[in-house]
Amino acid sequence: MPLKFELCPGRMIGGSNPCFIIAEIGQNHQGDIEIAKKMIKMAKDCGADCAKFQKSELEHKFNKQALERLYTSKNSWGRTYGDHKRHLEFSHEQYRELQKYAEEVGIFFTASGMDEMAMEFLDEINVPFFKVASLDANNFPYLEKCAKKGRPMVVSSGMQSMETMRRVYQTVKEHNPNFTFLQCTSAYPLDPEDVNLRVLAEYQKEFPDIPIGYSGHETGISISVAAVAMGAKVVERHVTLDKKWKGNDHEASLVPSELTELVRSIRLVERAMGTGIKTMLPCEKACHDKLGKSVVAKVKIPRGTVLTLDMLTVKVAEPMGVAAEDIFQLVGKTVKETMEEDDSVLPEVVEGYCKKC
Ligand SMILES: CC(=O)N[C@H](C=O)[C@@H](O)[C@H](O)[C@H](O)COP(=O)(O)O
Ligand SMILES: C=C(OP(=O)(O)O)C(=O)O
Repeated sequence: MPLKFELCPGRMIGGSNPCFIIAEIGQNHQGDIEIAKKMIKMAKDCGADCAKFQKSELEHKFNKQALERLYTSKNSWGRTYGDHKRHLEFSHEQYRELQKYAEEVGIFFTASGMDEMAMEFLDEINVPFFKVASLDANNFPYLEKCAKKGRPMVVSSGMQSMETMRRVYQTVKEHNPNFTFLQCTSAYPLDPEDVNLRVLAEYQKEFPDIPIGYSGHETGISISVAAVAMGAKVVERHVTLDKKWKGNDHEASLVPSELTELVRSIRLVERAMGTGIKTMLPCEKACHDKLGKSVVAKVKIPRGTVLTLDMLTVKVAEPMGVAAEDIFQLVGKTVKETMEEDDSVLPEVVEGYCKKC
């Protein structure tokens, strides 16, 4: 079954399609719609495929006590966690405005629905795909409802186990073939030792019929680029306009110059991935002509001699003789012409030498 699918209208992911790069604006907009728009434009200018937000209906995402607890962190926008989150939450109307703006700018727009009601709203405004945030990856009623909507899904897997992800796979697959799993570790910023890129390979083994991707919370771009070399077909990274701004995610976010470099590096690595077929390529001919080694006479070899290995050696030779890898095939064959020491051993002077035998 398909290892690729259409994630957004006209944009396939998986297989040999370019990695889909999601600029996660999340809540780095500081609750300011003008900053949010600047960030959408920035994502587009830097070459990302998609600008993503986080939509919550707070009373559905959190219980009362969670909203009422004091939030005294330096990242807090309010006295309680609820006040903090309300400050950062855009209204439905604002979401529509942002969606329209993204369309004008020419970048795909979506959000993670952080609870069922938010997901229903995103369905209503017709986002191209659902992002399931890590915190909902073990929320099976949510996953089932989400999958039944029929939109493609990008499911992140921070804080989860392989056992849970197997269940997620079964649950989603039953209703929806078009989904991808992102390897993710939910720590901000994430230490390299906790990234666990090898999970990408494990996911691909466990779930061979879906594309695999990576959602990173580390600093810098190298690890995300490495994820692409390991087969990530979707990469998501938080973005910011200033890493010093107030908020939990800025430090692990990319500024515009880093996002630009991430996109450039991913595209470069994609070009470098190749077919996996090992053969001498046309671009290597010049090097081979100049420095490829071939068989040379180690001593003078009179005409009619039956070759032994100690008569032969391997050098960069002019003209190029029998290919170095064929030296053992010459043993036991008779030479038709006398060769001086250091002469190239040419195929035509060896009786019965043939390249393919
Ligand atoms: C797990 C998860 O949802 N993580 C999200 C995505 O990566 C984050 O953006 C959180 O919303 C953010 O770190 C929360 O910060 P605070 O608690 O200060 O609002
Ligand atoms: C939390 C989110 O993402 P991730 O789990 O990939 O970090 C999100 O998309 O809101």
